Amino acid sequence: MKFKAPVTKNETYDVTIMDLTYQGMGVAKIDNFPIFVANSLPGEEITMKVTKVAKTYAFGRVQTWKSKSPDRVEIKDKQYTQTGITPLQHLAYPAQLEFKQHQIQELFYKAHLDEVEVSPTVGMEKPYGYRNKAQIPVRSVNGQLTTGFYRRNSHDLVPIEDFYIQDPEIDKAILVVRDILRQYHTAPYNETNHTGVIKTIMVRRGHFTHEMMIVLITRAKKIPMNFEIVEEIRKQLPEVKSIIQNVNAAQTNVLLGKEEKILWGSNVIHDELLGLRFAISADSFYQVNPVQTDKLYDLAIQKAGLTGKETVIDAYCGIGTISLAMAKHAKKVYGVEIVDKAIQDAKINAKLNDIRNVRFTVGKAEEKMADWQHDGLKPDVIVVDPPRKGLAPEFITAAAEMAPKRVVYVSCNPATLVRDVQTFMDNGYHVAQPVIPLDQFPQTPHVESVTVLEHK
Ligand SMILES: C[S@@+](CC[C@H](N)C(=O)[O-])C[C@H]1O[C@@H](n2cnc3c(N)ncnc32)[C@H](O)[C@@H]1O
Repeated sequence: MKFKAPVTKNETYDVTIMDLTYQGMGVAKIDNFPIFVANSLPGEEITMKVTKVAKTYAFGRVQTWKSKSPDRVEIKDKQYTQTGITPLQHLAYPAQLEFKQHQIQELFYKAHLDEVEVSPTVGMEKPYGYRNKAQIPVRSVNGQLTTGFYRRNSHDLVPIEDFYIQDPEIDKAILVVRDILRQYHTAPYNETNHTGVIKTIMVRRGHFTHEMMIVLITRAKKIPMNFEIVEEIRKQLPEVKSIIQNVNAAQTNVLLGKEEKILWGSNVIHDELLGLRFAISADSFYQVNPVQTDKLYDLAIQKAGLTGKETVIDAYCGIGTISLAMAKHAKKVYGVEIVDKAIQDAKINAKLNDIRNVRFTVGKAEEKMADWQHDGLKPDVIVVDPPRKGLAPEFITAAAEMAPKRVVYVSCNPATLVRDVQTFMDNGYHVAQPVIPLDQFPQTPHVESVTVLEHK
């Protein structure tokens, strides 16, 4: 018999929100059928309209609140709820920190790893204006080149000038560049027809150095009047040290293309972390919350328990930030990273800081581990900081066979963390101390954490 959902599209229902998903959506249930409702919080009684019905779930939109959560923060500017750039902004910050702690704890419970404890989340004093990087789509709105962000589940641009979680100097720079592009009649990208010149403005700013990089991501190879545009950017934004054009002619959601032209200045900017200086390219990974990154790396170093005698592997090392921070406390550090450009930056960074006991290699961490193991490398500590998909199983096998005393796992995705911890446990490791969540992404549901695994 065909299953019939207990709700109908465009009908309204009175419900009580029971839970909050990992994406920050409220969850209501009718006859055990889950309905996900943005901008609603556990305990709230609402009237909602069903906007979409799928086989096993539906989406709804709040129409009115009958009661509100004591943890609710009212959002005055509707562009934040329209776009979802800050999906947890309606939740008070202390409750956001608890939500992140519980999220990790729940995932360990669900995996029957009840023995793993999770500490309270390390938060930020000012949980806004923190992002050191922005990637802002440029489109035409009412016939005018406009910057902002996409309306939820669409590619319609909502004009935004204050992005709330970005460094305010970056917000200002975006407006300056937007106005210069308007002045020189640069054609904004049209996604439907795949026409126009400028797709995205990317800005990076060194939190400690105040060096700024502007990347103009274009569909077209040529930016008409590019010389004048560059001169104007330099004149109006004295912090700018690097202006780059990145050509991405493909019709894709991938942001950066392969072709990069330096329009003016350097190909990198610099920033400082834990007293070290780093060169950062347009396409290198660099943590987006510098205030919390200092705490994150400090924690990782502390948890590695280094005495100056250890051999350390830093897998997924990016531009070498953790490797170089650990090098001061270890005998030798080996870093591996898949992006060639990031390793070039890592090598420059070692020189910049006059650090000689690190060796950086380009490659897949899982393959390089097998090579190192084959060559007889015996690390005392392995640090991993993988992307959201976590570690490859062969990485964990190779790591366990090298038998380091300790593995420090920096994770940006608790689901893959729990999966990988389980595999480490199957290979003779245990979680030695409570997992520490650290809020790298306030106002969003993203969760970063540090876990220490030790050989039994
Ligand atoms: C979360 S970032 C961490 C970077 C660095 N530890 C930091 O804090 O700046 C993950 C890094 O893993 C790299 N990466 C992704 N897949 C990889 C793989 N299979 N092997 C090695 N590195 C990889 C990415 O390019 C990225 O630089």
